[in-house]
Parts: sequence; structure tokens; C-alpha cells
Amino acid sequence: MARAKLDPAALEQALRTLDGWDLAEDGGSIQRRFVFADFSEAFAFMTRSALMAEKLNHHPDWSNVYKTVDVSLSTHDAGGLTELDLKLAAAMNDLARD
Ligand SMILES: C[C@H](O)[C@H](O)[C@H]1CNC2=NC(N)=NC(=O)C2=N1
Repeated sequence: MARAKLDPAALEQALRTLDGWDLAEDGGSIQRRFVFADFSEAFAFMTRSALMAEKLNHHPDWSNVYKTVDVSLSTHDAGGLTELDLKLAAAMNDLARD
């Protein structure tokens, strides 16, 4: 199913309720850095997030260095941001709190 790109006003509103996520400079993705206690915690978060991503069929662009995970979300199929990105961002925030 094709997902509609979010309009800037809806996006700005949604970002207010999404702890830690910022719009990228080019406006095409949202980004957050997660910092954990150690590598083990960071990787556990990535494992849980990967399972969630599969469930949503929506996958993060991310990188990990030691206890830091940098995440960028966008909907490649739509060429921008959609509700799916907000959904995955909120789910990752929940998983980081566990
Ligand atoms: C064919 C498959 O459903 C698509 O390639 C999905 C998979 N995961 C995806 N993940 C993200 N982040 N954006 C997409 O557009 C996307 N598309």
C-alpha cells in the first residue's frame, strides 16, 4: 500500500510528541541518537528494534558504535516521511526505555 507523505505541519506536530527525534536538515528523514549503558544494552535494543521493523515491514537506516546507536528513518518508497516513520520512531522510544 502506498503511504502518503506527511505535510510539514502534521510532521512538526508529531515531532513535538516524539522524544529525541529531529527532522534532518534536508527534511527527508527524522533522526535520533540513542546512548546506552554499554554495548550489550545497545545491541539488545537493536535486536528488539529489528524484530519490530520486520513486523511493520519498515526498516531503519542506522549505525552502531559501542554503546551509541544513530537512527535515521524515512519511507524510501514514498521519497520522504510518512506515518510509518512516526510509528517506528515511537516504538523505538518504547524499546529504549525497557
Ligand atoms: C518491498 C518492501 O516492502 C519495501 O522495500 C519496504 C521495506 N522496508 C522499508 N523501510 C523503510 N524505511 N522504507 C521503505 O520504503 C521500506 N520499504
